[in-house]
Amino acid sequence: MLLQSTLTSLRKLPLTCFEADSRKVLPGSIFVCSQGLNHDSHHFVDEAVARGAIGLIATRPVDTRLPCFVMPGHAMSISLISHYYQNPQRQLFNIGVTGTNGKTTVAYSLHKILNQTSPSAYTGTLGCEFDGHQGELINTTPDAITLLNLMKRMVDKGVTHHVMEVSSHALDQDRVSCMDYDITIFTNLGEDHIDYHGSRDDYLQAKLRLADRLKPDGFAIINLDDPMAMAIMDRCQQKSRILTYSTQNPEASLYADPVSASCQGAEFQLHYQGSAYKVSTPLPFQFNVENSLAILAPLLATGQEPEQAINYLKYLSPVPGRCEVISLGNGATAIVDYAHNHDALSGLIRHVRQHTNGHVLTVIGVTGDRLMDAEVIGRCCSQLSDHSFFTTDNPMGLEPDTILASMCRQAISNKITIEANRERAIALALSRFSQQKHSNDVLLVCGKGPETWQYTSIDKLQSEPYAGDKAVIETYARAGGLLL
Ligand SMILES: CC(=O)N[C@H]1[C@@H](OP(=O)(O)OP(=O)(O)OC[C@H]2O[C@@H](n3ccc(=O)[nH]c3=O)[C@H](O)[C@@H]2O)O[C@H](CO)[C@@H](O)[C@@H]1O[C@H](C)C(=O)N[C@@H](C)C(=O)N[C@H](CCC(=O)O)C(=O)O
Ligand SMILES: Nc1ncnc2c1ncn2[C@@H]1O[C@H](COP(=O)(O)OP(=O)(O)OP(=O)(O)O)[C@@H](O)[C@H]1O
Repeated sequence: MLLQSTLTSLRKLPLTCFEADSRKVLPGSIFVCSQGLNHDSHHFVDEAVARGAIGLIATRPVDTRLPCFVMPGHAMSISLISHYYQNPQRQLFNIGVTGTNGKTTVAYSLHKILNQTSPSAYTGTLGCEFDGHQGELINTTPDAITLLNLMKRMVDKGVTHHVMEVSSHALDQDRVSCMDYDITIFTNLGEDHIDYHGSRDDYLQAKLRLADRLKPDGFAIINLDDPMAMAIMDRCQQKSRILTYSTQNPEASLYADPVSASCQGAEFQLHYQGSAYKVSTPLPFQFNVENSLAILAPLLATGQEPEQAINYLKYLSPVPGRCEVISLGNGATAIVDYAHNHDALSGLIRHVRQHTNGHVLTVIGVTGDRLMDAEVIGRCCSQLSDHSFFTTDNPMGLEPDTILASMCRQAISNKITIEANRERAIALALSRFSQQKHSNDVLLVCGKGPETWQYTSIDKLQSEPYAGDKAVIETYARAGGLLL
């Protein structure tokens, strides 16, 4: 009743969209108030009104001259908005990808493949992409209201498929409560975000919530090599169809063996439904074989011919800032990568080591919201690399020196150089290459991927521009005669 009568009233307003953040309200928006972890946005109504809001949705009466629709809880507000937009999520084929590492690689690649035959959208760490347009997002997984606004636009633009990354924070904060997924993909569970979730088990519990959002006839795609595989299968069992993938277990629905992987890409034999297929992909290193299986699985599950799916993988374009390889003139290589947690960094450095007899240099910073991880990351990089350059990566309100001091605490002191300015840190690392002939050396520039900003505040609304790791590498490599 309440929902219906509010919908009728809302439809009489000339509203343009719904907005959860008073600082982003545009004229014509309806401002949706809620209680967050730090703020109660019912207190930000004045700002929303000043910015041109034409109405409010709140969970308690708010003193204003604008129409205010009071809902019994935030979940009901989300449901109202979903109904207003005629449930855009139900008009899309939704694929949700979760896991500690690999979400962006899998989700973005899948989007690029699907987009070749059906209009597809991507939301995740790289922002939002559909209908030839790209937009930035504050979060990997947007809040429910932003998500509904985006999906409404997708549907209006004729998009049929939507591949999205689903973070553990989003699952914990009910950002995807409006979603029902046709396919869910679980890549892996590593050591991450314990600062937020409190324990590894709570982190796992958050990830498992994605299984609850899978449609009864949906497909759950699960990495059988990951210790969380059984827990996910248990959570899915009652209702869904399960496809597993593995590089170790021939019992998996998709099994890759043997595998050869390097900086240039990977090749493997895919075993699927009793047949074997030769697969090659430009995605480098062993962990991208796992990602390749996670990309192939939904294609096969939805009836794509194996030969066609494999062909898509072969011609995949690089994922921005994920293992992007830049060949330098003296035989050395620079790699721009997004690895920023212990598992991804140690995995990446070890994989690079397997494929070079040269030196491995690493440029790395730790973001202000991960200060707890700084010591471990500093130690790991200094132990595994020949030399590391500790620098700045999104200080988010902390003094870069505070973060750098933490990074140094357990690092091997004669194997690190500290340079807070990221551009100078990269230039310093590259200067080692240009001083002498260092064939086969590899420079890893980690943690920022394609980002062209440094967040200076925790709310991510304040940032300083940054040229971007790839551009900085190219500029200094060119100046040092390492690139034409
Ligand atoms: C710790 C955390 O997850 N915080 C998220 C959370 O913020 P919060 O609950 O503290 O929000 P709040 O400050 O209390 O504000 C409550 C409400 O008031 C609004 N507000 C707030 C201030 C104001 O001036 N005006 C205003 O209207 C806010 O928009 C919000 O709707 O809810 C917000 C809205 O959904 C998120 O944007 C915010 O993400 C912050 C920016 C963030 O950095 N989160 C990270 C930890 C995160 O979520 N990361 C994952 C990816 C992790 C990974 O895999 O690497 C992600 O999905 O992005
Ligand atoms: N399957 C994987 N297993 C381990 N490491 C991986 C895997 N896939 C990618 N990585 C490493 O982790 C980095 C981040 O990858 P990607 O951006 O795809 O993951 P993500 O889950 O989206 O990360 P984030 O949540 O931090 O954005 C890569 O740049 C690579 O070094």
